[in-house]
Amino acid sequence: MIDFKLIVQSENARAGEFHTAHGKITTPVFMPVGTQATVKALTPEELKEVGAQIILGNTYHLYLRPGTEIVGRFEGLHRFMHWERPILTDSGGFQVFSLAKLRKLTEKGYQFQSHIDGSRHLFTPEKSIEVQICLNSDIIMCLDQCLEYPATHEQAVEALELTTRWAQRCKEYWEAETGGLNHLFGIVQGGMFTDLRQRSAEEIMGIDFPGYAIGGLSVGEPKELMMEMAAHTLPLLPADRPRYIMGVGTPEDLVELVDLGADMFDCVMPTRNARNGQLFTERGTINICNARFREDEGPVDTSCSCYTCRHYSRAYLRHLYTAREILAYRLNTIHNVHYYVNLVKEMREAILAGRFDRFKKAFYSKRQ
Ligand SMILES: CN(C)CCSCc1cc(N)cc2c(=O)[nH]c(N)nc12
Ligand SMILES: [Zn+2]
Repeated sequence: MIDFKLIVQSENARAGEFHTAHGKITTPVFMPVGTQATVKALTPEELKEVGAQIILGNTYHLYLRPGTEIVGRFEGLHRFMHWERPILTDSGGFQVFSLAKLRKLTEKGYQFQSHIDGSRHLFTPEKSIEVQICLNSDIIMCLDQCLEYPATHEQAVEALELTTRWAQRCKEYWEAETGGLNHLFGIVQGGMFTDLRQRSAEEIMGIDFPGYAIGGLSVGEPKELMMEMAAHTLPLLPADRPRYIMGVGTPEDLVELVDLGADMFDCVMPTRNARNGQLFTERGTINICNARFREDEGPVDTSCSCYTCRHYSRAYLRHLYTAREILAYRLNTIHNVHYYVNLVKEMREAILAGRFDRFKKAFYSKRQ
């Protein structure tokens, strides 16, 4: 079972820690996304340098390419990609719907054609867990049905009921196959309906998991709806288990959700926006290609201690980006991932020091 330790709780914001087969995780934690066994543009050494504790991999992508046979040769992702710290893998359902062609959802699982070569596959709850075990990931996710937005109450009921039946199947297969070597997290669905969020949380908790994720958010809904669903669902989850909000969010989202009691986050924004030239700073985001940075000798962010901010000017980063130089993507990504990892580290320190409210006020006061 998981040894999640709540170290302090101020209001709803919490600082905690727990162990995995590849090391300790302190929370709140931000998990950079490494879908195809790489956090795009960074080496594992650079990821460690920016303070990444745990990264995300993706079952759907890795199952299709390079496949479990090859990753299995390396006894899993860690040796394959030279990352010795913890890895969390998503179960693949979300990606089937966002990437695969001709996909069909049945009671058995997801039928789909690979977006790479058109080959046909059936992804069952058991298959998803089997692949995640083969990837040797430290935190694995149940196969769920992530509902698109908007959806009717009836559609949300069907999706949460299927998600619950699949969660039961995932847990039975996981218990039979691993006996708890890694942590299996359940995923709460329920669309944008508080009554269904309550029901899904109760059903998933009734199966009992080492940790719980809130899924079905950041799927195109208005921000206030996302926050309302999170605010309703977070307090329902057990205080002694990690709480993971999937696929979220902006820096402001992370501050609000930590304040509501969330512990774990993953989001493609720091890595994806870096490749689009959008950089995060304590005063908000900047687009490095903007002409106003043409002669700017200062760093991206004067308060940032990352490698990029210690050695390069905005003028140089703008030059690299407009010239589409490969180094632009690397230096931008180092800064953005450092920004996100550092933001949650500062929140943890503020919570431990009993000054999270002051941290939150200062966070907003710096942003125009
Ligand atoms: C690799 N990342 C881009 C994605 C990792 S998290 C993916 C992800 C994102 C969102 N928003 C909702 C859900 C959800 O409801 N269920 C699952 N299984 N995954 C989800
Ligand atoms: Zn920086």
